[in-house]
Amino acid sequence: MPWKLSTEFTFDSAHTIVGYDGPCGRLHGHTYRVRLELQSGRLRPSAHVKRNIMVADYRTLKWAKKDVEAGGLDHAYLNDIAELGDDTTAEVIAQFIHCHTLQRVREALEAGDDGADLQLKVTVWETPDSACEYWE
Ligand SMILES: Nc1nc2c(c(=O)[nH]1)N=C([C@H](O)[C@H](O)COP(=O)(O)OP(=O)(O)OP(=O)(O)O)CN2
Ligand SMILES: [Zn+2]
Repeated sequence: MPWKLSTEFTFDSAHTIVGYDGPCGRLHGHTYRVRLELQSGRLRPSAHVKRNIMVADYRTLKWAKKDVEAGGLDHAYLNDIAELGDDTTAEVIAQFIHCHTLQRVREALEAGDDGADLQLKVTVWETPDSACEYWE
């Protein structure tokens, strides 16, 4: 893959790992750090520029840093998000961000472009020293 785009951002959210026999089973919060790495075999246009000069627009990738009321994950109670429910581990959050990021990137593709060359890896740090990577 000739290009690998990466970007990092944080969001602040609360969660509970329901059924966890320990402190993580109680309501608490983290400043989550997210790293997205998107590999691509070609360059594409974006909603903001029509020439083929981007793997994907950083603005498309960074949706999760928005406020939860604007469709992101910032200042959320993560257990309220139906797809996460009671299982708000870094593993499940990374898979969720992977799914929704690829969906948004694919929605931005031009007609006839299936995005088959795109490969995404998501890393979620729940604390500065504990992270989970997810890719397919
Ligand atoms: N595999 C996973 N294990 C744990 C997760 C997880 O998402 N995946 N999450 C937690 C808790 O959410 C907890 O908040 C984080 O735990 P921990 O690393 O212990 O956090 P601390 O920084 O507070 O660690 P200390 O060493 O106690 O300071 C637990 N496990
Ligand atoms: Zn936690």
